[in-house]
Amino acid sequence: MAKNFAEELGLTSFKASEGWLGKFKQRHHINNGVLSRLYSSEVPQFETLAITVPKKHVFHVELNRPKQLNSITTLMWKELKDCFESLNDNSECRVILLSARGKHFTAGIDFNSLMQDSSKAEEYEDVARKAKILEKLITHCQDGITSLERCNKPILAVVHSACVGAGVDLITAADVRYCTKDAWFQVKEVDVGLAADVGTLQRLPKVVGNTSTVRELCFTARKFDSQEASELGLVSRVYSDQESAIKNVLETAVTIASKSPVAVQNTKKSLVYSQSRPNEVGLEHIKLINQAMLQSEDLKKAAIAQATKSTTEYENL
Ligand SMILES: CC/C=C\C=C\CC(=O)SCCNC(=O)CCNC(=O)[C@H](O)C(C)(C)COP(=O)(O)OP(=O)(O)OC[C@H]1O[C@@H](n2cnc3c(N)ncnc32)[C@H](O)[C@@H]1OP(=O)(O)O
Repeated sequence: MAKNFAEELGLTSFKASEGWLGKFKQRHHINNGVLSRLYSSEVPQFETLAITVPKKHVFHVELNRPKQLNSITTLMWKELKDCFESLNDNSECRVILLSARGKHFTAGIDFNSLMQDSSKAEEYEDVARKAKILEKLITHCQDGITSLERCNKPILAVVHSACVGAGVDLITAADVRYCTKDAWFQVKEVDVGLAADVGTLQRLPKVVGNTSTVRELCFTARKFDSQEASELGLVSRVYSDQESAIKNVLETAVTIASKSPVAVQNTKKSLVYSQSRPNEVGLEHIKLINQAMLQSEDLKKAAIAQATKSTTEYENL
C-alpha cells in the first residue's frame, strides 16, 4: 500500500523495503498488525526490554538482549523496576505478559556487569565499607525482581529454553508461569559460589509447596526440565513452542483484562500480602480494602452482568 502511494506521488526511488517497514512499525507502535497506540496513551520505552500492547489492556514485556542471552545487567535490573512501576501506574494496563526474545529466556545475571559492579567494593579496605557497596548492589537487583510483586497487575510469565539463576528469581515473582516443552530451569547460584539473594529462596518454596525438592534443587543446582517443572507446580501448563504458548496465554490475559480491574488488582494485593502472613492478618487486610471497594461501581456492574447473563465494560483503574 505504501508503495502504491509512493507511485501515485511519483516517488520512483521508494522501495517499501523490509527495513523501512520494520522502522515504520516501530515508530508507530505496530506489533503483529496491532496498533499499540490505539490502546495506550503511554507505552514505556526501554533499552533492555521491549513493551508492546497486543490486545486491549494487555501489555507484553519482553526481555530484549537476545544477543547476550538476556543476561541481566545493572541497566536491566533498573529497567525491570521502572517498567513494572510504570505499568502499575498505567491505568490502561490490566494484565502483563512476560516473555523473552531470542534463543533463551535468560542466562541469569550478566557476569561482566556483576564483576564491574562488585569491583567497586575493592576500592575500600574495610569490610563494613565494602559491605555497604555490596548492600546497595544487592538491593538494586532485589528491587528489580520485587517490582513484579509490587505491581498490582497480574503478570503471566512464558519461559522458553534456558531459565537460569536470576531467571528463576524473576519468574517466581510473577503470578502465573507457563513454559515451552524445551524449557529448562536451574537454581544455579551455588555453582557460582553464591547463596541466591534476589528471591528464589524466599519464593520458590511457596510457589511449589514442596520444600524437600526445592532444597535439593537449590543445594545441587541441577537442571530440571519442563515436565518436572509442571509436576512440581512451578508452571501451570507446558506448550509445544513459544508461539503457541504466547497465543494461548494471551487468551488467558484477555479474559483477565475483561474482569473488573478493582476486583483483579485487589485480588493480587491480597494474595501477595497474605502469602507470608497468618490468615487472620490477611483477612484483616482484605476487610479494610473491601470496606471501600464493595462501594465501587464495578460491583454493581458485575452483579447486573451476572444476573442478566450479559457482558459489561469497566472503567480503567
Ligand atoms: C547480587 C546478585 C544478584 C543476582 C544473582 C543471580 C545469580 C545468577 O544468575 S547465577 C547464574 C548465572 N548464569 C550462569 O551461570 C549461566 C551461564 N551460561 C550458561 O550456562 C549457558 O551460556 C546457557 C545459558 C546454558 C546457554 O548456552 P548456549 O546456548 O550453549 O550458549 P553459550 O555458548 O554457552 O553462550 C553464548 C555466549 O553468551 C555468554 N554468556 C552466557 N551466559 C552469560 C552470562 N550469564 N553473563 C554473561 N555472558 C554470558 C557466553 O560466555 C558466550 O559468550 P561468547 O563470547 O560467545 O563465548
